[in-house]
Amino acid sequence: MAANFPLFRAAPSSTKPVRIRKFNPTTRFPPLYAKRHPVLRGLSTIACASSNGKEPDSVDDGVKSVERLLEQKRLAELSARIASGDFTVSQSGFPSVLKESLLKLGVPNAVLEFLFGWVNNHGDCPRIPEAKGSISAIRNEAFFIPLYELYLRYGGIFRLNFGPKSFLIVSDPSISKHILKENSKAYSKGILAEILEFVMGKGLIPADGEIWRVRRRAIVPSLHQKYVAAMINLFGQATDRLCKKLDVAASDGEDVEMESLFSRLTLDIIGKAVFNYDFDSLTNDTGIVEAVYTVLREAEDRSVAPIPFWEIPIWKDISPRQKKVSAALKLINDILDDLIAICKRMVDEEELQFHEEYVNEQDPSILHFLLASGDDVSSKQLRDDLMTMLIAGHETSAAVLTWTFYLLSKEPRVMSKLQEEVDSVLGDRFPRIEDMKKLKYATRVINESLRLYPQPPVLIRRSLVDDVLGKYPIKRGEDIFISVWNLHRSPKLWDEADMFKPERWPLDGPNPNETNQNFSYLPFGGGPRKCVGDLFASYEIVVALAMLVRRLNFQMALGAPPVEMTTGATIHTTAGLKMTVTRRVKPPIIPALEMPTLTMDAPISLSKGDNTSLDQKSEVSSAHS
Ligand code: HEM
Repeated sequence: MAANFPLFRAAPSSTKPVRIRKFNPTTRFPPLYAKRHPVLRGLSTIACASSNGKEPDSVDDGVKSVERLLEQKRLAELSARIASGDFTVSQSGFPSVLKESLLKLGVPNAVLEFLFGWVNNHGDCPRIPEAKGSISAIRNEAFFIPLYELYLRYGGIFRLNFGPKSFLIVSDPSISKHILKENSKAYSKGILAEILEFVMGKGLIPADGEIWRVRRRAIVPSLHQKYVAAMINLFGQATDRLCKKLDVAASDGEDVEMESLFSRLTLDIIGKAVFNYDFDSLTNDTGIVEAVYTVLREAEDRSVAPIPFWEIPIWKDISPRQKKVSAALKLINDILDDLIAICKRMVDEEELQFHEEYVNEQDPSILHFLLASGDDVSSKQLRDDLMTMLIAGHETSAAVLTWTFYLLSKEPRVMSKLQEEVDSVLGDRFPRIEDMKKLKYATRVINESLRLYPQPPVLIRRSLVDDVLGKYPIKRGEDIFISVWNLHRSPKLWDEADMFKPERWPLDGPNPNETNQNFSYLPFGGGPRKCVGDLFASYEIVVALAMLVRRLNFQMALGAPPVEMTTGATIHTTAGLKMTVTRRVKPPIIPALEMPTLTMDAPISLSKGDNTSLDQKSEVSSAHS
């Protein structure tokens, strides 16, 4: 069913058709997640089959056309389900009963449509379009996919009923702006806060009200310009470690699973950046690294679980999995407590005066800034905030890198242009802060990757008071999903919405964001709860992307499993991103010297047996000879 969606139907020439595949929990993050996945097991997801970096041949074409046919079939099935009212709530209530009775009595339908249309338009409460479904209808795929098809049918706001549960699905820029910005105080994080409580407590992402206000005011200043500039070195060093690892794979001719490597790269970065801890996960699988992934997986699984199994009273105590999660949390919390204590001692001993752009060069972490600023907060709250940033800044950046490399593997033209820019801006040195503005095309590649694969694909809110969304009044307590996926792929908002086209963002234009795109583009959210790490993450990804593509070529590995989507908090692949890496053979760098130009009058023969001749005056720079 998932593959029936039009966003994949009109796939770009370089993108193969999508397929539904069973989620294979044993192949994702192989060393760490070889355990069976109880919730996601059996989920089937959208597949974007890989090209293996080759030009299509006739076998590929055959496979493609079979896949296309299958996809058309699935599309037809889904459209039929929608048309047959599978997702449509039948109108009950007095007006529709009356209408049906009058119809049975022989009153012409046209007359009834006119009369009841008038009544509906003059009632005081327009009703939000409703779709209904059973959990089983979406259990088999990344949940944001069916929401896209329903959006095309029901529009920018509709209600989705699942048995007793009801959600408002918003895919309209102005309603999104109203919820996220104009009336943001009327909305909380709702279900998200409930799901993440076990790991983030009252950290910045789940917190609401006064706690959120106080913590946001404390944390935002820590990510100042000078801190982000200091981080560029850290991004460079961590990426260099990854490059070296990939060099070995390139020499040995071994394929690499890039999704897990990106996850490790961004874990190493965020550990140092937030609390000065070197996970060194690119090299080691230590207990702490495994503990972090255990907790992360649990958070993601809870966010897609149909029932809150973790709330069942004795479950926590007897379920081996829940025991493992508790042990992992304890290990991480103990380490965080130690790091907080060490950092407190450092701050007590240092002479440095605190100021707005304070950075301790030995330890430029956010934790150090917070403690030096005299942030008067309990250790538990501090731990919650650190944990929140660890999670918020880890999988998001890893997912962006994963999908960017996937998209680039489909578009060699974009890759060459990117490599050309990186060569000319960076040469062979490490990136510096001033390069960030010059790597314009790299930034556009990332802007476009974030449009096609927003992380997270939906934003979650709950109304705290009655409100009006568009023309529809809503009650307090409504659970709302703002589908960034739908906004970013809407054919009403974007030309060739499914195409990967970094050129849609002019190089000399402003960096696209929610404000200049009027809330049709929300890569980092919007309003007061916008991501605090947007600049950090953008630079982190630019540095990693630039250093990797400068050094290596990346192609989908031959025989790699198809790249398919599944979701937790971010969009993952189901079976990893398996790629072949090869060392780049760069064109020789030709020094741009001002040299005299030789003018030749006579035609010259280029080489023996070559009958081409320059029969007109030719200009040859002596630097080429
Ligand atoms: C490409 C990487 C990233 C993406 C795509 C991303 C995306 C987002 C989005 C969409 C939100 C808004 C959530 C909502 O409104 O419900 C958000 C919030 C947040 N992000 Fe990021 N993020 C990224 C990296 C980071 C990093 C590196 C950090 C930390 C250094 C971070 C820290 C946070 C925090 C603390 C919040 C909550 C802000 C609040 O509620 O006040 N993020 N992020």
